[in-house]
Amino acid sequence: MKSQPPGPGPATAAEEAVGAGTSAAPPSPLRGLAEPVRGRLALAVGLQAVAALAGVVPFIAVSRIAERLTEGSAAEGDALWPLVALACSAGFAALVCGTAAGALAHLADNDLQLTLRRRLARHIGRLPLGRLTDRGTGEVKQAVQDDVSALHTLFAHTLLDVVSVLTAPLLTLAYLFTVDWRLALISVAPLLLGVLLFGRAMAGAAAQMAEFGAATGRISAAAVEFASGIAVFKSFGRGHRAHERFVRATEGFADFFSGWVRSTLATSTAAILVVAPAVVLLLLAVPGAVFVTQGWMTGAALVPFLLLGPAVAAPMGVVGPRIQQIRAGQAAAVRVTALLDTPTLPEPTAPALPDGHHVRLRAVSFSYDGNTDVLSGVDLDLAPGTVTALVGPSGSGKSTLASLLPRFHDVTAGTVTLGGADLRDIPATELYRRVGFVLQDVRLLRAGVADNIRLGRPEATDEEVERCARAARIHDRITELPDGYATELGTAVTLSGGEAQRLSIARALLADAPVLVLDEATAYADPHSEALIQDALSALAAGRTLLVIAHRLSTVRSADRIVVLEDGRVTEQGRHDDLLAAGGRYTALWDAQRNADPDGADGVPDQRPTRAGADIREGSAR
Ligand SMILES: Nc1ncnc2c1ncn2[C@@H]1O[C@H](COP(=O)(O)OP(=O)(O)OP(=O)(O)O)[C@@H](O)[C@H]1O
Repeated sequence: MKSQPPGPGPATAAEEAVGAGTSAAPPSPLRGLAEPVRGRLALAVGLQAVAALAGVVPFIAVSRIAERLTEGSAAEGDALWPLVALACSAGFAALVCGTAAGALAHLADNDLQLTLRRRLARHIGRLPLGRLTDRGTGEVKQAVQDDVSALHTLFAHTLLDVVSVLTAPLLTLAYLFTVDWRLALISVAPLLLGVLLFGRAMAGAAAQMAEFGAATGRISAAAVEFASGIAVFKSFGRGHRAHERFVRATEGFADFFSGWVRSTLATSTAAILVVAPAVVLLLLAVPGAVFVTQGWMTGAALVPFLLLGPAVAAPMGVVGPRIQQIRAGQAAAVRVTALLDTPTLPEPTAPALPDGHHVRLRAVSFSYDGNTDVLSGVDLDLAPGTVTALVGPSGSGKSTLASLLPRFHDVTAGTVTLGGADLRDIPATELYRRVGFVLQDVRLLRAGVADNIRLGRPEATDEEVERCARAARIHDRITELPDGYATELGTAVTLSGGEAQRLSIARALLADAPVLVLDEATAYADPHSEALIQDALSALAAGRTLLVIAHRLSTVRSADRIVVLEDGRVTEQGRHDDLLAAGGRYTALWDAQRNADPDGADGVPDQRPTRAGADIREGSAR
């Protein structure tokens, strides 16, 4: 979840601030998510605390034995056996309790993961489609996989580790105080010094973190640009240009990070050094030797300090990675909770079924952010069996308007009705049986060709699947695949963009929704592919109510109605010839496209050797 350049070992202050700064999330989402397994986790924590304390007892027993052996007589040797027994039983208890705590935490975490993943899957399934298409699959994958794994690390491992590193030193210290309070105080010194130095190394981490975030952001942006632009740059013989910005961004990051590491190097190295076992031993051995030689304590009393002293400061050595894991867990909990809190598509309280397939938009406004309207006061009628084309400049709201029909989003004001029923009152399954969509960005499942086509109607027969594939002009290509209709997609076989589009058209044909939203593809690989797709679309359009997002005006010239959108408002609507005669915005758009592509905007069907450019309406009439 963070990127770090390889750095010198003691660069921990910077590294740990990175982990600590990944999120300043409050812990409450974490508690909320853990609620169902809280009891078991608490029991695991208790057992782990017992295990940690019991784990110290053998060391105490050994130091007591050492004391007695160095001080005692042979008769006292017999008194050693109870200590040996105590050491063995405490060690055994530590083992049993530790194992039980680990098993309990893992079982609780396993249930938590299952519950969380089920909740996420159920919730994501009920989210508005627009929420999923806007944010893409990355967010879902992160929540379901990465974030749930981060929570596993936290609940099944870190939690128990933290209990151990906090409880064991407490008992150790308490025991050392009973042996000699002066040397016990000295044994605390490395810990205090470590905390002080670590705190100094972390000073200013917030500002550095902000720069760290900005620098990694610049690398990510440059990496995306690099990946998507490399082919273009290379094709113009300027391959080196593509990575210039990326290299600059990574160099900038390396400079910043090494500067940060350099500025904290001395203090973070010192922090690590003062808590290192060898250093702690030295720090205790020297004053201890003085105490013994001065007769302030016995040599035997020094033994527990040499055995147990390094354990007092030990937590400092592992505090950084644990803080990182806790922060990562908190950040994951915040993301998972946010996803679970995203409002789902409200199911109607009083469901209504459409009577017919007339689509009406009345005074429709829509805003993505709740502030700026992307659509304002749109009135539109899609009569059954007609083709309506949405045209307009980029960003005018065409896709947004079209996305309201399959309820990717709900309107912010106004109504969209289908057969007289408000879309919000139609149960989702009923709506999707009536409103289909074919988008430019075709998503095929990692499944057989036939299963991909059957998606909208799983019970369809093989004959029906083949009939739709033929109509969508993809049957011939399917028969060429190694296993025909049974061929698994996405493994050995990948379809071209045009083929995938025709497959998605076959899918829509089989689903047979009477109302269809179609995002016309902006580019086809070649005239042959374009002609096939246009034929497939024509088959799809026949007899349906069609709303087409038209990127090329030539393809929708004979639509029943062309609607011109500008800044989210309908500024013109009518048939092609009428709109041209009116000499308004449509004429300007038409002229602009004709000038930009003289072959593509006017008379396309007649001028190409294939049916490339034949418009949907002509096709539907055939
Ligand atoms: N998911 C979204 N979140 C926020 N704003 C969005 C989102 N999708 C689109 N917009 C904004 O809404 C406005 C209309 O976008 P839309 O994609 O509907 O226009 P368009 O006419 O289809 O454009 P194009 O022809 O380029 O596809 C634009 O300003 C766009 O930036």
